[in-house]
Amino acid sequence: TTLTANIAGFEFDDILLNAAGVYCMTTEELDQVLTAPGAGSLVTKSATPSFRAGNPAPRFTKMPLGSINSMGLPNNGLDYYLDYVITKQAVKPLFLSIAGLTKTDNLAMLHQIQASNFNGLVELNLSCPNVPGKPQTAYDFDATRAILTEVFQFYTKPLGVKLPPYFDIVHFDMVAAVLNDFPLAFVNTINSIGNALAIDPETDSVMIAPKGGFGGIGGEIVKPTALANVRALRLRLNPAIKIIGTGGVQTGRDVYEHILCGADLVSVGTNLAFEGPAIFDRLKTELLAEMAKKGYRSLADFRGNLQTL
Ligand SMILES: O=C(O)c1[nH]c(=O)[nH]c(=O)c1I
Repeated sequence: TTLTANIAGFEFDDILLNAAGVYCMTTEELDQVLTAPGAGSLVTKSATPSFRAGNPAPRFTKMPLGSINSMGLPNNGLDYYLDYVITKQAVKPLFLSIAGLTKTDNLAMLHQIQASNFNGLVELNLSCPNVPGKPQTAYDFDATRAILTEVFQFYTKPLGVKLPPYFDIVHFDMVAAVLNDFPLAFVNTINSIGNALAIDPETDSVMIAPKGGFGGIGGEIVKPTALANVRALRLRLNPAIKIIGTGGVQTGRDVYEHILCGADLVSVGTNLAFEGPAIFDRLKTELLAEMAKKGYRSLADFRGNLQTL
């Protein structure tokens, strides 16, 4: 049984990786994902041009059926992560995530990456929900078209975008109409469901400090939305644009369902934060068992084969 995928000519021997933001702030964390059995790649914490402290703590916490976070884009700066992926890229194909606070910052980072020895894939994060005063770019279809137009005038290495969840069929149509106009290697969907609220029953208080307690949610609670976004985009996007499915993965059956909806790779956030990198081998074992039960020997046997009634 093979668990392979190909994005922009990069062959992945395993299809699981971390979701940006989880287990990827430091080189120590990144090394744990790099060497984890069952993990086929990794993505770095979304980078800004220089170090950011991010929002005040508590800024990530467990809640019933998942997690809530308002990290505020803390990161060690682009150079830190660019050096890491260049050093390690011979091991396996790697993803470098960037999330500039302005179009200028994103373009400057991409010029630097274009000129560097990085030979992997960039994930342009257009969906951070937690920077006060900054909207999620990918909820503005004109802004999304504008930045991709400028990016592809000079950036020639493989690039994809990290998308927020959409909740309206017409919005699936509109974002796909934008993305299909560009030579994207992939989209990663979904990012957390932004600006939710969780209440501590002991204290009648919000659970995280930033933004009056508002934060992005992930984990089991977001799986139906995640599967819908993977499926909707698979049905609408040019087949050359591959899909990384993210959201609500805690079992091999969840991985299987992302693939059934059309995912090529599957990333794990909340439950990786809770369980640690050992989750990758568990998910791989459970996925193989699910495939064996169905008589499938490769992901191509069932990828995108969700049945309708
Ligand atoms: O608060 C964050 O750092 C954060 N948190 C998220 O849930 N998604 C994101 O893309 C980001 I950049």
